Amino acid sequence: MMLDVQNLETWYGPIAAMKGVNLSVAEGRIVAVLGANGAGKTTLLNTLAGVIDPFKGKALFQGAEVQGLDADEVARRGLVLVPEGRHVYPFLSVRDNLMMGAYARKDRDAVARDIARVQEWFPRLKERDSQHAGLLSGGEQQMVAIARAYLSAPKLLMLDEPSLGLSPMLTTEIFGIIRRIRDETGTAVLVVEQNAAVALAHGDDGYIMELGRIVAADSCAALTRKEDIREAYLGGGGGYGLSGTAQRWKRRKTWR
Ligand SMILES: Nc1ncnc2c1ncn2[C@@H]1O[C@H](COP(=O)(O)OP(=O)(O)OP(=O)(O)O)[C@@H](O)[C@H]1O
Repeated sequence: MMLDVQNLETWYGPIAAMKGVNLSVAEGRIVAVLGANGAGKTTLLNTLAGVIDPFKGKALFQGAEVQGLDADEVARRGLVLVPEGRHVYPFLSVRDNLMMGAYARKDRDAVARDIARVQEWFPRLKERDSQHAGLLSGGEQQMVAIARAYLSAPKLLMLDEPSLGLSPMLTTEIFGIIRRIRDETGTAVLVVEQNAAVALAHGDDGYIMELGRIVAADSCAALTRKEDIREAYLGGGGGYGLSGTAQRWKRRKTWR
């Protein structure tokens, strides 16, 4: 297993935001974690990325424990987070934003190759290469954030709500590119999403998180077939558009 999370638990003061989480990501897989607002998805990624220290439990990345390490060290080992909300350096050009991702790398030839790669995945970023990133649209800024993370040479890319605030078309485009990154480079992906339809459609394996706990785990295809999951997260008929939030009142504690 590339990432093996065992009984991970994170508290904010007196509040346990994540309890007894077990989860794994195999080489080259796209793993989706779904759940409504406040389920603990961001807490999970921030804990894995070294932004928050867990109270207990383990996170083994390529066989070594990474829980509690500094965020810099975790990223250096190849576990790289694209945080929620698109964080670009608004007054730097698109190119300089990308180069910020690669600042710690010594393999300059490979960096040049990776710049060419991300420009192929995101042609819009190539067109806007010399523009200030702050002038880009929300979707384009999300692309910069993902591309910058790729420039730091991740082995496992963690994405927090890439669809946030994006149109359905752009969301589909971004997920298509996430798959392409995986297909062409073998990078594994752990993606947290409220948009269950798109995440289940593009992911390989899926977890459902509620109130800080994992309540279901299966292949995305199998999760999509489960009637109660379709009802709560996919708007009944497996349709598109209804988020987990919209269906939250239907939330249940256990899943068949
Ligand atoms: N810094 C904090 N201090 C105290 N409580 C927090 C803090 N951050 C998050 N929480 C609480 O922890 C729980 C999990 O939050 P988290 O942000 O991980 O959920 P989420 O699933 O990512 O939700 P969203 O989709 O809204 O981002 C929530 O009850 C939230 O209110």
